[in-house]
Amino acid sequence: MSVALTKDDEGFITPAVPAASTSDAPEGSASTAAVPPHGNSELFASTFEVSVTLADQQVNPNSPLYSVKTFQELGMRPELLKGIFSMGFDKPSKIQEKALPLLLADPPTNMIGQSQSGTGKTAAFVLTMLSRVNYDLNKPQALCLAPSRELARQIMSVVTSMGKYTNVQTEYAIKDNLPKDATNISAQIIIGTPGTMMDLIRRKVLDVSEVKVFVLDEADNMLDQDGLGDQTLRVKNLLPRTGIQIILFSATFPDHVRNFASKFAPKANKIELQKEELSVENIRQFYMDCRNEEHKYDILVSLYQLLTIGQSIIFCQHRHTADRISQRMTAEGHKVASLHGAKDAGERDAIIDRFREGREKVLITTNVIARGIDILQVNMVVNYDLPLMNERIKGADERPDIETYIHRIGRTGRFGRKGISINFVHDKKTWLQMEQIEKALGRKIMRIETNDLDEMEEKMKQALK
Ligand SMILES: Nc1ncnc2c1ncn2[C@@H]1O[C@H](COP(=O)(O)OP(=O)(O)OP(=O)(O)O)[C@@H](O)[C@H]1O
Repeated sequence: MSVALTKDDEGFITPAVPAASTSDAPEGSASTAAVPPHGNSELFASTFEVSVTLADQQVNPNSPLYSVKTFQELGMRPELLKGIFSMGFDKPSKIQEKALPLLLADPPTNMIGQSQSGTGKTAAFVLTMLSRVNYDLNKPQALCLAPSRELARQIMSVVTSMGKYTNVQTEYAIKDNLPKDATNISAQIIIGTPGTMMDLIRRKVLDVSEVKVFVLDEADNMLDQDGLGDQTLRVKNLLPRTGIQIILFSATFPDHVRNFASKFAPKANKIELQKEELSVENIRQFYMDCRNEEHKYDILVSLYQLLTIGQSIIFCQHRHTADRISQRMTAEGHKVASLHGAKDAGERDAIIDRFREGREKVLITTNVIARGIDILQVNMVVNYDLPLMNERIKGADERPDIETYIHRIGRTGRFGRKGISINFVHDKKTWLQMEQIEKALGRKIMRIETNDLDEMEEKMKQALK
């Protein structure tokens, strides 16, 4: 990808071509390669979206985006093919090429599918749901669970874009979305989070007698006994015992979940990654040595210009850290937003929508959106705090949480684009935690000087080239 960057008066790098205004962005103006279904951000027209990368990557047999087949050969219905092409997808990615024929074969077989972040897993399961439902039957037939409302909403936007030439009807099972007195869902595809899905089924608002596809996105997270595992299992136990194709997808399947996944989706076809394939090459990983907690804040502020070249996501351990940083930066005149689970549903939706549209360029958040969120213009992720096991598992120690790290940095570098991640370390403990991440992933995390803005800028420029 050639990212045109120039220096501004203060020596910071900025995109060479000013981004078009939001309202002016012509439909599909961005990357001809992958027009996201969600909104037309000003940045889609910026120099960051260069389709050459995609074309190059899709002919490189070592890339997870490579495929020998075409969508036509994968046996899709014509109206779905039309939907796929209208989204700018020319060729399937590796996971789509491998998974779709198995997912669409009859009789339906369960699937446990793994592929790196940003390589197109969503399309694989969305196309399966859209292929399997009977549009003449006004009853729920495919359920899809995701770990956050933000991800459920994003998956829905893919369903509506891909299914726009079908008569599909969809409904959410997320908090505060349905009217309280809703009595009967007749939509065919339901997407939501496990607690609300369970509630709707129990209250018989959602009749599951005709359900034939059950999808878990971010499946390792959805099945983890220390996380959403209980609720997900309860939803499954409310479904008919037989005749349901169970589809599990994630970029990570740690060993302790793998066994459970095989029981949850018995006799599944499996597509697995080797440990050394887990993170994608196009995300360049850096770290910065900060003197202490306060210095982390100062460094973040000094990075602001770089963070706003494209868009950035800053991950913190605690909600209150996210709020505090965002309040301080805002008070100092920077434009940032914060998003976490303590905010109410409407507020969360508004914040992520504004970020998607490029109205805010810096989003300060917690693990709530570490997984799945697909915003192509995000070219930088900062781990203000490294992810630790004890945030996810009660009583666990302070080992780094490798899976969450992989998902967090995977918010950049989507579908072959270049991205940068920066870890802040500020003492021996955090340095050792980062070293463990480096070892686990088998990839070098490069140091960037905190006091040399020129070097920082140069390294980042190189990484985004
Ligand atoms: N065949 C394709 N051609 C072009 N773009 C594609 C294709 N398939 C998917 N994309 C785009 O690639 C991006 C990443 O896809 P997706 O969100 O499905 O990744 P993922 O594998 O689910 O990632 P994660 O593990 O982070 O959830 C999306 O913007 C999507 O529109």
